[in-house]
Amino acid sequence: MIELGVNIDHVATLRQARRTWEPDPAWAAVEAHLGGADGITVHLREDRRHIQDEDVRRLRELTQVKLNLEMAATDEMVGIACRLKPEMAMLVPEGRHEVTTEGGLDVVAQEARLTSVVGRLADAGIVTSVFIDAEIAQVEAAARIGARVCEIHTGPYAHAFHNAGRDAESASVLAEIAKVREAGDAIRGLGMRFNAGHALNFYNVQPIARLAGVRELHIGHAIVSRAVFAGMREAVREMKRLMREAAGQGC
Ligand SMILES: CC(=O)[C@@H](O)[C@H](O)COP(=O)(O)O
Ligand SMILES: NCC(=O)COP(=O)(O)O
Repeated sequence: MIELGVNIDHVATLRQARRTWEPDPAWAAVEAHLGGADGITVHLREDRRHIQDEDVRRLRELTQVKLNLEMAATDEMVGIACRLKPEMAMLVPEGRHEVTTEGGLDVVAQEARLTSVVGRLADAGIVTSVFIDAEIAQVEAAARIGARVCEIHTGPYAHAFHNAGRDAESASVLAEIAKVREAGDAIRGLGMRFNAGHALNFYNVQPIARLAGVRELHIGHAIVSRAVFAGMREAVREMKRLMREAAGQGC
């Protein structure tokens, strides 16, 4: 069954705009769960621009679904993960000036260091995922460092979809889908879990949800945006309906 991890960073973005206490990401997590989320994702950025340490601590206490902690592969973040023990830690690249994550982690370029990070997380009982571009060399390096999960960066696909006027059959979109599919096949062939995410929304999610063997999609900005008008439960419910319809799994 394909699963939905709801990223609630942007609930914290809104709160941090006023440095106040609302809206509460923990409340958003409960609402997302009630709407059918299978997991909650947060990115604790080194600059703490949205999610704060205290949010992750409260989410760890409150959430009844899997917690996926996105983080840079730094000693500070590994220490936080080892204390809080999310079910999964996803290693992502971070740029101080980026608006959101711009590309996948270059696993090939830092295999030795990342092997040690994955080992420390595994010793704490945490499954490591890596957020990578749809490139076979990165998938193979992910397997070598001991990652159990790869999340394929769907940003380039989403970008192509948007630029093609949401034409899922256009050549540029089909080319991006083929890259994600090939990376997914390689991930599964190497015995890892195939996840995908970034910039997926209510219009572009179905071709990705339809891919063979994709286990989990992580979606944030589009769901939080829809939730502003429709409510979190309804936004999650609708996203999950679209995913399951595409995956041929019903609701
Ligand atoms: C790794 C990824 O694709 C996104 O989850 C992103 O890291 C979310 O972080 P921001 O909400 O800060 O963009
Ligand atoms: N890892 C991707 C994620 O958690 C959500 O990204 P987005 O939907 O906010 O772009």
